[in-house]
Amino acid sequence: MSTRIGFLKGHGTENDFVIVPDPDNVIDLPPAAVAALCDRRAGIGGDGLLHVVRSAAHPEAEEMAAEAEWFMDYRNGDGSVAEMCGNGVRVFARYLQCAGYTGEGDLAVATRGGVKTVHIAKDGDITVGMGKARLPEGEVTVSVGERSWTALNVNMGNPHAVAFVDDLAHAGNLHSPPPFSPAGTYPDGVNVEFVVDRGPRHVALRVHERGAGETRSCGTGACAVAVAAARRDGADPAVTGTPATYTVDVPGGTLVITERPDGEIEMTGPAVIVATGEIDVEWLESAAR
Ligand SMILES: N[C@@H](CCC[C@H](N)C(=O)O)C(=O)O
Repeated sequence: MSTRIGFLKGHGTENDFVIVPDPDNVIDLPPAAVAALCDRRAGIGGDGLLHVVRSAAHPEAEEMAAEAEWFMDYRNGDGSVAEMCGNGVRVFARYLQCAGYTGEGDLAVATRGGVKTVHIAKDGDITVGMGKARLPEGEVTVSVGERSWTALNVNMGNPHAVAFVDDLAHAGNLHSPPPFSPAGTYPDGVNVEFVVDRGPRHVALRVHERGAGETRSCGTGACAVAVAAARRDGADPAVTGTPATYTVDVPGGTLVITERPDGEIEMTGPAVIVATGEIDVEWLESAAR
């Protein structure tokens, strides 16, 4: 009988994750193992992986341990590391609730993008304090086929480029990352959101995620889009003194984003655990070779 590692599968607006609980940080998860687990045909399948570790047990999080007991060690589906995942942190909290580590109410979660406060509501939705957006300067142009658009840089802990388009179909098949000019603008990669208007303070997006390809949702991306839309609409809360709330439709559901005059952003949406199972360690070791 080979050794087994417990896992769960979950999603937030269909941005889906393999969840690997590992409180003491004893499971070795090199990039190739993460990519094998996230493989949709030969593995479990997921846009990313949530490695659930006690902050005190992880060298990247031990400094946050006094504030947040748990660290979301987030990996993209290709095995790369990312600073933050907005849908992932809600699913991470849902796992902690299902496992009995936390109940309804507030919870602090350590991430590479800092400590985030998560609120698990009675009605089932989960709200995350996403912190403030940064808007790095510089004009960039993103192209798909013969069309091109100016994109706004928005950093939500991780990098995003937001382009407003007339039709989401103009984003094409998004099988590969769309090119930017100037070339080499994002040496570490970028998440790209294509956005259309659906109504007052209501937009819809498609996204190409760094390290995952086109996904059904991106939480940090939805926040970046709400920030970009508020600037475009003359509704920047720092200028108007009034919070701006945007409904952001993603292919896998809907997220609600509010930015306050102090710049703090909150995102609310669902988080669901759909399955539990066991990973065969022998398979994982050979798949990761
Ligand atoms: N899906 C996530 C973002 C995950 C990280 C991203 N692909 C990156 O590399 O920055 C979200 O919900 O925010």
